[in-house]
Amino acid sequence: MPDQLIKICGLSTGESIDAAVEAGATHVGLVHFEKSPRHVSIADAAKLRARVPDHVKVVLLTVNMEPKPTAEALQEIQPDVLQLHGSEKPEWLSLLREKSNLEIWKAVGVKDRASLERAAKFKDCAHRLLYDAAGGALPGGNGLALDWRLLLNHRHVLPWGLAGGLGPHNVADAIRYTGAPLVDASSGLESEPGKKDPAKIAAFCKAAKEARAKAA
Ligand SMILES: O=C(O)c1ccccc1N[C@@H]1O[C@H](COP(=O)(O)O)[C@@H](O)[C@H]1O
Repeated sequence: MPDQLIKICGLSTGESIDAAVEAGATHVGLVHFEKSPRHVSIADAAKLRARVPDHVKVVLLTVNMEPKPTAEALQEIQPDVLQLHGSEKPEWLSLLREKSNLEIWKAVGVKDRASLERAAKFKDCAHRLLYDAAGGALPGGNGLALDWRLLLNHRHVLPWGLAGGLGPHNVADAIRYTGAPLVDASSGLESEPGKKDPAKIAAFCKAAKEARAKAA
């Protein structure tokens, strides 16, 4: 069984990057979206990126960003993965995929079986689908969990990940229940919006790795 993939998202300080790396995260996420309490500027994201060791992948999260600023952000930050967390269209993903070596992840808000099925439209243009809860004040990072029952017996058309409302308290259940190969958490690992808690990051990674080991 492959190792559990763990993404810690919304990191905005060197200390929180170090905490995620130390805890065994496989992916660290940088949010470039001004409405988010986790927003980092392109210059700061590039500095944080430089701190991440090679064995950990850097995910840049954007929301409906226009092509020109996207190109500038990618050039400056050089992420490994681009996570599109808005209403981006398959055509845009295809273009990004054609023009770059990036791994492209598409976040999809899931509220019912139909919304899950509709994600199949990204089959040929995304490398991974990230299921998040639909709704909330922001396009993501709301701490809302989707109904995990929707994922049972779902035929996944792509590699996938589970996001939305995950934290140290429920990540083991999430892995046991859904078999998610990748888990992604942000607001559940904070002491206040935008401020990551290193102890919560460590507890989340430990619980996720132990759950995967038990499932093996
Ligand atoms: O974190 C944010 O502020 C954010 C803003 C806009 C789009 C997505 C955002 N975060 C991502 O949403 C999911 C779920 O987050 P949470 O664990 O429920 O807080 C995750 O991928 C975040 O990185």
